[in-house]
Amino acid sequence: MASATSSSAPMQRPRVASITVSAPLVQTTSAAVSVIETDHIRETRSGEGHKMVNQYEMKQLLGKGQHGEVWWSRNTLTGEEVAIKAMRRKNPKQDRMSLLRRPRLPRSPEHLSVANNLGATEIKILKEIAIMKKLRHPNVVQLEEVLNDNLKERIYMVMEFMAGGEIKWRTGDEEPLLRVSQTRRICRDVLLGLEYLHDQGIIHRDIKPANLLWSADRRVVKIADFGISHFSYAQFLAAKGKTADSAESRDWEEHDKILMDESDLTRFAGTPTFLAPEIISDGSTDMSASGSTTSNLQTTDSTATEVRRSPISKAIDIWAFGVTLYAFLFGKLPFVAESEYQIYNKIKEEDWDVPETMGQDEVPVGGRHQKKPKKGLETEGYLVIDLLQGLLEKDPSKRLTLQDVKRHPWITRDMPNADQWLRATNGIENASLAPTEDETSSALSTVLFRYKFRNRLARGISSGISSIFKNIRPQRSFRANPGQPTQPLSDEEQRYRRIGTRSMPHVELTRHQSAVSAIDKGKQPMRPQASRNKSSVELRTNTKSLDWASSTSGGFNVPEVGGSGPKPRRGSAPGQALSPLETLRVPTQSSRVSSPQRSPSVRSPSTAHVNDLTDERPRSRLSLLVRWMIQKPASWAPSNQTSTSTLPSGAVSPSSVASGSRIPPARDLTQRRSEDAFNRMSAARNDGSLTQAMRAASWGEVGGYHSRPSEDMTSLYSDHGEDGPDEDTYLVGFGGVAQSPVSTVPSAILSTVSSLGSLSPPPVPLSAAQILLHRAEGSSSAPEPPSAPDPAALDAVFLRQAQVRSHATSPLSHHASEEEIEPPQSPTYEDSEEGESDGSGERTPSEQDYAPNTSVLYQEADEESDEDGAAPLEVKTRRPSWSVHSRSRPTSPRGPDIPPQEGCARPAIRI
Ligand SMILES: Nc1ncnc2c1ncn2[C@@H]1O[C@H](COP(=O)(O)OP(=O)(O)OP(=O)(O)O)[C@@H](O)[C@H]1O
Repeated sequence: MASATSSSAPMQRPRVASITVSAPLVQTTSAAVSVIETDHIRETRSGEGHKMVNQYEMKQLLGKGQHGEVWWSRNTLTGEEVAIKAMRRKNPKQDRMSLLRRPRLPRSPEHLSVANNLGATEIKILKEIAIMKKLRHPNVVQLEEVLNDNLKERIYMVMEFMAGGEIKWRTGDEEPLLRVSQTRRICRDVLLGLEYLHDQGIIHRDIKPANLLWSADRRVVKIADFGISHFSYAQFLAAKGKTADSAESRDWEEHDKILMDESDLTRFAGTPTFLAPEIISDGSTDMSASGSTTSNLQTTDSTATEVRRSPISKAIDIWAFGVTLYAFLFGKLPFVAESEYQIYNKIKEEDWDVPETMGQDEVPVGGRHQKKPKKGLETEGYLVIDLLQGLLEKDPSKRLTLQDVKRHPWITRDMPNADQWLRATNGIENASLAPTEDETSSALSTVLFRYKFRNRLARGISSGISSIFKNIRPQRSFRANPGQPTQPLSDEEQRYRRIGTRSMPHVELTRHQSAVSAIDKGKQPMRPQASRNKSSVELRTNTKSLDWASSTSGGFNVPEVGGSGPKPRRGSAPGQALSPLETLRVPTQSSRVSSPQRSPSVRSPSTAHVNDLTDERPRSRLSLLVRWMIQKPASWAPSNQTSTSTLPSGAVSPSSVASGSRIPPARDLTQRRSEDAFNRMSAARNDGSLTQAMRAASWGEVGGYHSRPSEDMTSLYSDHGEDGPDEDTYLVGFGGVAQSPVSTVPSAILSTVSSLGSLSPPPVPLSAAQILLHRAEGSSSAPEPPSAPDPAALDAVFLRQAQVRSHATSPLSHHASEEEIEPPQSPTYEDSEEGESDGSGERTPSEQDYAPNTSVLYQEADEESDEDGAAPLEVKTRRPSWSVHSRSRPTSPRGPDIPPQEGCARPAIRI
């Protein structure tokens, strides 16, 4: 990775407008799929009373799991249906529990793991996002966009919508619902998806029917729910033919601390009936004594030499796949009992049995133990048993591998050309993907970019640099393999390429729609008035038809991107990657008047600002200078401008500062929360994370499955010692891009000052140096901008947004939101939000099934659900308790083709 400081590109003054437009450009011009990241969320209501999150209308609750709610939603800009998973970023109860139950490692900060020091809930979400961002495969549910606004309670994951829903596999009478041939086809899809995951270094850890989703036409099955998945860097490197010592791997590791953190290897995660015996037996032989399935599983002694931990290897997914196959074929589970303890005992010690027939078509099985027939005379029953035997092998080292399974005669049975299938599916997708150095750091940027510096000067500079880098960083997840020739795109590929219209606030909808329709009619679309910069450009870049950029009429200026366009994407076609300077024009008036969007570029300086204002310690001269400059906003802005209306809503109004106003409490709290979290994380660099060798061992690659990584709890993050991060980490830790043009410290300082200046709404074409000089000379006002905006143009809507937004996370501010958001007309998003119900909203269980829900994801005790609210109809609630399920779902987004297995006549174990 090239260091940003080594770049010779001149540093240019960033502007808000230029910064906000750089990322969408990359998405559009990229040949590779991008997971869009949107850091501003606007919550409104649709005409139907549904909650809207930016352009997404959340129409109906699909499922409610431990980690959040999944909503059937519609992208009102494109009409595309999506699934949105809404997750609370904070759950104090869970976080406290997590802290209490973390492994008893030495208590010095150096030995605290990353995951145990950040809020457990947020870590889980970020980790799930980081993992999903890596994935692009026809048999894996695709993450399309992440909406992560620090001022909002929830993080939203926008995923492709699997309209067929989860695979139903049994009737109420515990008879199989799927035919044998259907099951086989499903298995092939799952195998391919699983193989891809493993090649990416990911153990799913929760393979089961409920996490296998049908496409609308039920031709494709995809793996979903990566809430407890685990990423193994060693396995990833092995799959890519790289070594842990390679420079690339070291760089990558620096960025990916949440994924690198392996403390969750110690966790007891998964659905009980699908847990592999090696998970259960490891360190948990006395489960009855504790009455808990988890307490014994993650304890370590203080010397960290006898860590009792579950040997997490990809073999656990194979086992779970075996249980799933069994369930599909026989309509029941192989290991069932009254209590979990008994289930675990059975899994560990008992053999499984089979009914006489399998599948809805009642194909004879021939018994659990059959004589081996002559070659070529194997019955389907025999082959199935043979396969199950290999999958449900209690010794993980003897269990079939995925390659074995793919080649198994039952899997390839009826295939016209099995060899061709094997060849065609042999790691094609895997070879085409390589991780970018910033792929997960962007997912984690809310945490990682605030690296803690002792030196305040460095903090000030880095904050500015951070803001620049964060915003000019190409936001993408994958790049094409440079060496790979460009191929014509398949339909599936096309779908991936087209994924993602960056989220934009719903307020834009009318304007954009009219623009689109104008284009459809061959007219030049109206230039947006008072638009949000990012959104307007996003739409243009994503639709490619809204050619505002090419407008030659006045009012558009050319944004600067700090001298650096997005990092060139490898593999993109020549001429595709237009630089922002070439393509993007942002309405001048808009950028000036209506920039309530809290772009990262604004956030960082404002962060510095907040810190400055709240920090009581002595300050350096530079920080005082910067502070003084901020506190004189009136001279930066046209005198007749209402600065609060033009500021990003999350930012601190210079005028409010000047007039002595305090920072909005919500902003302050949010800021502190994130910074605290990050500081704790950075303090944990020398924590007990595992070495690469140990991670490899966890995959059974070095030293077998039971290699214990307890001995070496050092060094993974110890490179920087007490002296702070090195150069690369400095940059990357701030969300930077390696090639970002930070050539000198002075230029970085200027950049910092300049970006602070950008807090002020009008993008005055004034260099930071000029401003500094001006200030130093004691001038009372900055040079006037060429044209001051008309205060009438200060959009009242955005002023209101800013006000609402400033209070969005404040417990005292609900009235502000309520003014804007009408009360729900029907069961809507808020109705089911966790913790917002008084409990009385729980549906009366008429005509409902009370089902013992063993679909429990036990991920330590910190996995307690935080939902208390009422759930709309047909909400699948997965909790370690009895749950209520409705038989029918009115206006189901799944469509009318849901098979009859929806209703269960009698209590049944839900998976
Ligand atoms: N992409 C999708 N398309 C359609 N439905 C989905 C999608 N993702 C999830 N669902 C539905 O939402 C339900 C809950 O989703 P998911 O399992 O991801 O949530 P969770 O909070 O992680 O639950 P769990 O407790 O199982 O971890 C699923 O069972 C599925 O029916």
